[in-house]
Amino acid sequence: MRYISTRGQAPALGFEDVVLTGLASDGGLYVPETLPQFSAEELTAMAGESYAEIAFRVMKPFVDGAIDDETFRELVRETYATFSHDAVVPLNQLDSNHYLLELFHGPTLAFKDVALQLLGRLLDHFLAKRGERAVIMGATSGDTGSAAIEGCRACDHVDIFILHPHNRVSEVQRRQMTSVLAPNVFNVAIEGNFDDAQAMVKASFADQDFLDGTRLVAVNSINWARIMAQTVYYVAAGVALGAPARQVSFTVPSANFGNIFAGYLASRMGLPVRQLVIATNANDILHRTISSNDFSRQELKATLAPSMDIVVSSNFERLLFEAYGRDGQAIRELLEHFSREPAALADAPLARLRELFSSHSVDDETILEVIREAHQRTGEILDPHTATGYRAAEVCRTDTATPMITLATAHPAKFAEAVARAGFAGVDLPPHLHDLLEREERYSVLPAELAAVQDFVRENRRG
Ligand SMILES: Cc1ncc(COP(=O)(O)O)c(C=O)c1O
Ligand SMILES: N[C@@H](CCOP(=O)(O)O)C(=O)O
Repeated sequence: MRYISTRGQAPALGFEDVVLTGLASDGGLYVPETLPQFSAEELTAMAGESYAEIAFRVMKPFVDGAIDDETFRELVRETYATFSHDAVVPLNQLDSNHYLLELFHGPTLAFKDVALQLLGRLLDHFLAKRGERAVIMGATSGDTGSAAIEGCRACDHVDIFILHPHNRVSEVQRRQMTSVLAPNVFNVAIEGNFDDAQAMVKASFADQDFLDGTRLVAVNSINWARIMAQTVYYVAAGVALGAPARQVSFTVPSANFGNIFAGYLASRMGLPVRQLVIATNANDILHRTISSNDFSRQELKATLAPSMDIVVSSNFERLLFEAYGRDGQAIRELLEHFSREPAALADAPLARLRELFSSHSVDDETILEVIREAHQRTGEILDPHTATGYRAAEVCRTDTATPMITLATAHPAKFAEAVARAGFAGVDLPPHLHDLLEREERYSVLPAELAAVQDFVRENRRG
């Protein structure tokens, strides 16, 4: 399996190299040159298998021998043994045909653990084999950061630098990152927003001279391995509800678009998906693009679903690449236009996207209303991100005969302030985090300036 860039100008890479990198050298994102196809028999055979076994089977074609089967199977088994639920990502039936896919049973209580527990192990495996060290730089609006730190804190071969927007993540999110005092973990609170942090990480990939030759690796969903691992739970949930004999639909709280793009890939690999619903908070660029072809930036708004406070959505580029028939030049031109002024998609690609995708945007007031309403109807307390999905699923669903699976992307205790505003104070953190609010914290506050961040990384990295 080779991986090619969405901008068509960077060299193709194999799996090991694609995991050990970030952006492609032409500024694009890596995608597989061809997608594996799962036959109806293969999908049917996955139903009833453990999550780890489904994960092994779905990811094996992407790994393509870069790790021998026995070792990879063991890495995957270890990865999902860190989850607190036996089913890893249990399906919770809300009503006759609407399900929540609970993705928050990993160590840091958000869907990011599914991929980042694996990525940490893959990085250690490949770096140990090469006898190399690496620097990781990641940007977070709150959840990727803690999941990446948790996934890499024990990695012998990496130093990890996570940039979060100062005072714009929840207290639990911040403490989950800043209370990890391992010598290879560095938290930086940026005086800016997530987009500023992500732009600095991307700029660092574009010009790595500041690291004097040390390898720079991404943990954000620009790293292909993140998408690969997220594809698994779409397949697992689909086959559990009767695919491939029947279709399934998914609604995904979305921002950087890595999660729902993984669902799109699952559909391209043979899972019969009827609808993919994009749920956004008030930062609604994805919704505006799909619903009214308005691909333009607006000022970032701070919302009750802060992990989705993102304007420039990295992985949308991967979807555009597919919608434009894998034409790297068209993607370069479109994104160059978008970086300067409001843009629009061409008619044919937009029509292709609308065959599968629909979208809805949910403001803060509605998030609170949905948390209350869902609790009354189902007994569940949703986190504010999942609440956007719950409402979007109801609004966008085209038929009730197809099971609708809404992705529950975080545990409500991570967003205690928002959940309390909806009337549910005191949602408990799980036992392993019971003393989180008393733990010592360590982080540095820096201006949103590339040179300041790069100096910090250069001065603190250990190898
Ligand atoms: C809890 C939560 N829900 C939803 C999202 C959106 O996911 P994505 O960025 O993959 O679209 C994020 C982070 O991005 C998140 O942390
Ligand atoms: N919501 C994310 C933002 C980064 O997204 P990623 O999937 O590209 O890592 C976060 O919690 O940090």
